[in-house]
Amino acid sequence: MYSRSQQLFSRAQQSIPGGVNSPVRAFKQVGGTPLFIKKAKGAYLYDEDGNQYIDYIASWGPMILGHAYEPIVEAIREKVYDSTSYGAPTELEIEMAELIKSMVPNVDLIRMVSSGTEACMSAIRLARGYTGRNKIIKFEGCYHGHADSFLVKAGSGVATFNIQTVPGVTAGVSADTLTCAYNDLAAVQQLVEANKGEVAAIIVEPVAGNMGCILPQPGFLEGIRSLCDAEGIVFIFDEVMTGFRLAPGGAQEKLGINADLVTYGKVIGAGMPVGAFGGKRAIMECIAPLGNVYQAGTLSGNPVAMIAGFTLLNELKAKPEIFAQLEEKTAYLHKGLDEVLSASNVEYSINRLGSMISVHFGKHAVVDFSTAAACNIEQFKTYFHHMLRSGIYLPPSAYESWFLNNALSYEDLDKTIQATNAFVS
Ligand SMILES: Cc1ncc(COP(=O)(O)O)c(C=O)c1O
Ligand SMILES: NCC(=O)CCC(=O)O
Repeated sequence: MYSRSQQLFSRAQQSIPGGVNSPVRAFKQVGGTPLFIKKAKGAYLYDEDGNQYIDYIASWGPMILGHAYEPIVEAIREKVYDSTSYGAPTELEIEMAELIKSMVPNVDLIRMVSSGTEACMSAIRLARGYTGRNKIIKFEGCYHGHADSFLVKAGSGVATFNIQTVPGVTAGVSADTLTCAYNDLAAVQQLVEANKGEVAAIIVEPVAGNMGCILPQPGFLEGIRSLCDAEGIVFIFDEVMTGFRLAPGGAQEKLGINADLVTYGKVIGAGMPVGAFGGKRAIMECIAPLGNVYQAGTLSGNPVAMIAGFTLLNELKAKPEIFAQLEEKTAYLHKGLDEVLSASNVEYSINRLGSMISVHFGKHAVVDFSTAAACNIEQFKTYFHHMLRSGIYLPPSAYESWFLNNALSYEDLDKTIQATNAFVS
């Protein structure tokens, strides 16, 4: 069933570290051979062995309308004939910035980059340059890309592989990253108090997706907002996953909280390598060439990537019913999974907001990294492989959110619920 993927994985390991270009693809927590994907269309992935899978990863978020969405494919096809890069400004970049601003009203200025990592890395440099302070606060189990400052108690692959300290990140850099538990407002307040006048930024995943899906408890983000206002700290929402997914205006709109800076990633390139950071004019004006906070990129605002993202965001703006449809589908899956799991003796809890969802194998509430880590990872592994054999592709780690796409049909969701039922019965 996986023989060609197995062959390709052996071959890949001869020339690519661990056979993969990003560690989370390696199936290291769940075991087995990563699937080598040949193509995808709509809600389905096809591997090199010809197996078809219902995809709940969606390229880790961006495939909101499904894979190879026709208008996006056409827009890219047309654009690419005009060259793949100029390294010079284009009208399309202005249109993209204007479109984002129209969907996220508190963004005054926005700068394009090429990944979520770059967006978050640039946002904290900017916050430091703006405030003249060095320290940042991030939350255990949150992942903001692989820039040095973020690889402290990070989620995603760092948590999956249980990497406590990342060799190569200097103690000096790590010392400026303060951490506390997600949803623990009192701990944030204490940390700020103990480092008064030294904290440049608090960066948060407004809905966490890198320790499984974890929701902000009521008052958590609101409390940080007030704290940042009182202490002159830049509040950064990392919306690399949530932006344009939870609502047209992302988590800011869905949760009704304004950040000072917001970062975006893969979603705004519809899966092409894009990221962006934006926000309040007074802060954004510190960026070069207006200010001296230097930040740059040869491929930033790349025309092919821009047209892909622009087409996706335009669709989302023009058809807000997509968000309701996605929400309904995810709620249907949530209800169905809940029914089959509650009828079994499996201990579980399901976290969901909008089209982000995950099943945690533990009956306690999962509200932060410790409670996520206290779940039954062995059971997740067995579940993952059972689902894979059933033609359902879940993230290969208990510390990743699932992402639904709007190409999923109710039959696909039923199949997912039935496969889960078969797992527990
Ligand atoms: C919330 C969040 N921030 C930042 C990143 C980093 O983005 P990239 O992998 O594009 O560098 C990711 C995931 O990749 C993410 O999930
Ligand atoms: N939660 C994991 C990601 O979103 C990124 C995937 C990767 O690092 O390859």
